[in-house]
Amino acid sequence: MSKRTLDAFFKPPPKRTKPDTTTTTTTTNEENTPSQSQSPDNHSTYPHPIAQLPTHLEKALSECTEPASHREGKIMNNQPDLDCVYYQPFIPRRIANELFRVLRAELPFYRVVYFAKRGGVDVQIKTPRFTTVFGVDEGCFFADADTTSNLNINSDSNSKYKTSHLTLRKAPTTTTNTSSTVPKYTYPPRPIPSLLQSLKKAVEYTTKETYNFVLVNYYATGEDSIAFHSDDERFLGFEPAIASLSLGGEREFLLKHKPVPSETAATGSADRGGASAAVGTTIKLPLSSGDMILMRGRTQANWLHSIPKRKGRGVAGVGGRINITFRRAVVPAGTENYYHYNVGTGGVWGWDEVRREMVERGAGSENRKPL
Ligand SMILES: O=C(O)CCC(=O)C(=O)O
Ligand SMILES: [Fe+2]
Repeated sequence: MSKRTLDAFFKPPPKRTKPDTTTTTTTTNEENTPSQSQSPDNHSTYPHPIAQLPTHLEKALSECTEPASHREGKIMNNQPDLDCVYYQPFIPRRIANELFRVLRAELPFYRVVYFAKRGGVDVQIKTPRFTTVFGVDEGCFFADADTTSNLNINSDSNSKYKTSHLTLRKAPTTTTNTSSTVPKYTYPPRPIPSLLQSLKKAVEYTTKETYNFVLVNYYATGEDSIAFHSDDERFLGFEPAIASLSLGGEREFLLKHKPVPSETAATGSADRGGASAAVGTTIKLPLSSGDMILMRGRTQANWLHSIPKRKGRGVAGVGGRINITFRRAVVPAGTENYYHYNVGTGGVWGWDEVRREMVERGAGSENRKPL
């Protein structure tokens, strides 16, 4: 797999004579049998082709959308403003570990550096983990370039169409703005590759939500982390639901209530007074491969979460941890934000199976053109 991936960086992709509109999810091939439906996705916004999911993983994930294998998560709402569902696991561990290895080998990752104002001064921030993102806000959708004229569907949730032929279209709008022009995005949005489509469907089925963004973090070692933050971004709308899946090595996930303004706490208001009691409580969840946590309702507005650095053994033994969050952005500001902070303008990184580490493989945005 690594050879194909490395070659794919430097060679043009194989030419396909005819658009292939066969489904990639309902195949009856033997496990890992190479087939036409397993040719990689090669969209112009990808820095390199992204392989399809091996057939047996595709099958395992599609089984997650069958009522018989429906999983009930544990509801966590025993603290003020907390509303989470913890699926332990959501995907069977063996499948989750295989998925981890495939995603680590196939996805393009970035080590984003950006500037932020701290105390009125521009400070350079180096994101302490690898990131990548796919998707577009609900103002647009990706449609098959050859067959869209009479289609009006959001192909984001329909993996029937090969991603390589997808073009960005303005979503039909119910407002007075009937313009069919796609907004001018600083970073061209990337369609969610087939590799992640059946996973997205499984998560949507279980959480009863729909998502248009897939954000991926790769914590290569125990030094990689994410600081306490909340994802209550305005572009996600009111009380967003965010599903967060863990693959690979176990890492501790911390949740703590945001500080409550002291005067509200002092008046002892029934609502905020309860919240002040939660301040200081830190919830620790040992997230293992295949576990998923759905954060919803008032959680993002009131709680912070983090993956702290892990000292000592770290996660080197299992080659790191992948986290995938599924989100729904409602306006272009969400698209701008997610690509700025998860792709940026730096080089592309990928997993080197021989060296067994991440290596920088190519230039970033300025060369982000079709191969
Ligand atoms: O890695 C995790 O579990 C959390 C990731 C996260 O909070 C985020 O990407 O916003
Ligand atoms: Fe987060």
